[in-house]
Amino acid sequence: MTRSISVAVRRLAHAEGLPLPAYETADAAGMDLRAAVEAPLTLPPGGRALVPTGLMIALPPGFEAQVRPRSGLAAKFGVTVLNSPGTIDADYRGEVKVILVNLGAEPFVIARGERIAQMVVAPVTRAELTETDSLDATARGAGGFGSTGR
Ligand SMILES: O=c1ccn([C@H]2C[C@H](O)[C@@H](COP(=O)(O)OP(=O)(O)OP(=O)(O)O)O2)c(=O)[nH]1
Ligand SMILES: [Mg+2]
Repeated sequence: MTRSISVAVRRLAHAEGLPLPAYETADAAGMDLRAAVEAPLTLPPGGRALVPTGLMIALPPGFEAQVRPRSGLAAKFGVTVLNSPGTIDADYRGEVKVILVNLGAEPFVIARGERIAQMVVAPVTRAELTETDSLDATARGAGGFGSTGR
């Protein structure tokens, strides 16, 4: 059973006329975010842009939102979220923006209202750090970065 929480959303003038983010299928984890650009925006190969969504949200404390790439844009065009997953903090009240990068070979044109990324709301666990001189031993130990083979 999927949990549901209520999240207040405020629309800025440049998002007028655009659909709100929505889950595209019955059990989708992410709601697609749309580009609130006034005019088409071209990302040259290797280029990046801070793309506005025209939306501000108020997540309840104890939750975050992750801005993740859409796999179709990544697979077909090499367009992805540069800081993936972007983190929207529960106390952030600014505009949600998407840092898109074009890792493909062709220019990528972002149209107004195009679905450019997806936002996943997730619970947050905060850690209380306890400083110590020794950590418990494990089979892995300090092995990492390919220590188990390719
Ligand atoms: O993809 C993103 C990532 C972040 N943000 C907003 C919401 C987030 O709460 C705030 C700060 O993000 P983050 O902590 O990742 O950035 P920072 O560089 O550490 O900035 P700050 O010093 O403001 O925390 O920016 C976005 O709109 N989109
Ligand atoms: Mg920060």
